[in-house]
Amino acid sequence: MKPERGPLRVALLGCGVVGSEVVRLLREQADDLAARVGTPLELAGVAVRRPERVRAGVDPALVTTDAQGLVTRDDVDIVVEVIGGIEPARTLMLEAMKTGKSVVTANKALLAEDGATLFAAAREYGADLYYEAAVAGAIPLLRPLRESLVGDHVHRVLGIVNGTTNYILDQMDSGGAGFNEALEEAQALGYAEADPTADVEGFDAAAKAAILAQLAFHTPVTAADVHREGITEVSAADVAGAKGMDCVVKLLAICERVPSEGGRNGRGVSVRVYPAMIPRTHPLASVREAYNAVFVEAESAGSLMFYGAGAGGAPTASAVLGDLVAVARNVVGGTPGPVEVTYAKLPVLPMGETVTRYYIHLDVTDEAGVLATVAEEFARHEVSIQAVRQVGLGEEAQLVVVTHRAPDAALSAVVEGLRGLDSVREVASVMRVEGEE
Ligand SMILES: NC(=O)C1=CN([C@@H]2O[C@H](COP(=O)(O)OP(=O)(O)OC[C@H]3O[C@@H](n4cnc5c(N)ncnc54)[C@H](OP(=O)(O)O)[C@@H]3O)[C@@H](O)[C@H]2O)C=CC1
Ligand SMILES: N[C@@H](CC=O)C(=O)O
Repeated sequence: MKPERGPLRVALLGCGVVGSEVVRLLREQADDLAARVGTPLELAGVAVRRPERVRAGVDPALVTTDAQGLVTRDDVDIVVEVIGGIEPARTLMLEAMKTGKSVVTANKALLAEDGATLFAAAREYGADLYYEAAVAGAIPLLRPLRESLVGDHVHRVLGIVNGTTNYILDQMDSGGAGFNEALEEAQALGYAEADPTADVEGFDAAAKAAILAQLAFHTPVTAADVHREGITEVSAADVAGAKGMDCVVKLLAICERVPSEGGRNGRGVSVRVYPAMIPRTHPLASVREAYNAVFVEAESAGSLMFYGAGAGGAPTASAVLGDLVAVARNVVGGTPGPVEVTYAKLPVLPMGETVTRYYIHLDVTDEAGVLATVAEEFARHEVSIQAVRQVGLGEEAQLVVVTHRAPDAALSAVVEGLRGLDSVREVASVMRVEGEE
């Protein structure tokens, strides 16, 4: 008979929105977790910045500001990092792995910036590094990509991966709160990052897109490789324009293989984050509030959709606990899980080469020949127009143009050209359009 092992000791780094929910779940589900792991999970310490704060359900004797001391303690088996940011999180995780501990983290910013260093350490020290909570909150998405779909050939991952911006855009669309008010609500609900610029400027979604692309295509992708546009430039007029087209504006993360002639792996990958119009009939259009949804399109599996709570303390803690149990089982079994291998070295293609569609809203002079002048600008850059519509007359004259698919460089050259035309008073709105033509 195997000797019974003692409890597994868990060091928690950070006890904010996510960390406090991890503590609650560890306490409330202690017996079930022990049964699932085969031994109890016990909190060894909780590292924070402000130890004087009262934290519900946390034994004050466990609280410390010495995170470094905590992760290197001999009586710690697993480290859960929910501090966020690059440092000291990176050093702490590396120290933990160096001293034989496995790590669970929700830190997408760090994984997308310097995941390679962390994965190398995990390999070198035989430690687990699990991070399901880093992308799309509660939704099991990384494990399906890493394990269930590892035998398939993924073509595309596309979806809404930032709860805060979806919440704001949803409010703008439904005529509820304005941008700032909706952002404040998202912060109060625990969806936003410590610095919400990461959300509204698309950094958070770009980090998640990098992580998704790396897993889906087995190729190194960092946040710096991702074309990123946030939602701060999305105006009420853009949202109204989308409504006029029976569309809705969503911040999308898109990771796709770009096909090559005959090559199976493709010419490279395109990884991008930007606000785009999608038809209201598209499944992503019905993703409201801080929910996330991601489509994965794979050769044999076809199209899979993952949907659920993408942010917030409890949903994210659920994903952390899932990883914690998985890692704990590996510790009990004495074998670490698989570590990411990025064997394919596919280039990340520049945005200019990516094929997209544009919606362009122009204020124009209402006179004969305007349409022809505008159309000529599209033709000059070999961009084909799918639909054009005039709204308003005289001073109010406007043209709404939707293009067919074309390289992004050509589309943005068209916009530049339009800005220079005498008959175009203003380029009032430009937005990419996703979904079927
Ligand atoms: N909130 C969400 O919905 C989601 C968050 N995440 C990720 O989870 C992580 C944590 O996010 P969240 O809980 O929202 O963040 P919070 O800002 O709410 O919590 C951060 C915690 O880290 C502690 N901390 C900060 N700096 C240090 C330091 N130098 N040493 C020790 N402790 C420190 C803080 O201490 P103190 O309490 O004393 O200030 C706080 O307890 C981030 O990586 C985030 O991106 C992932 C998915 C969803
Ligand atoms: N700030 C993030 C939190 C989850 O990752 C978001 O809003 O999605």
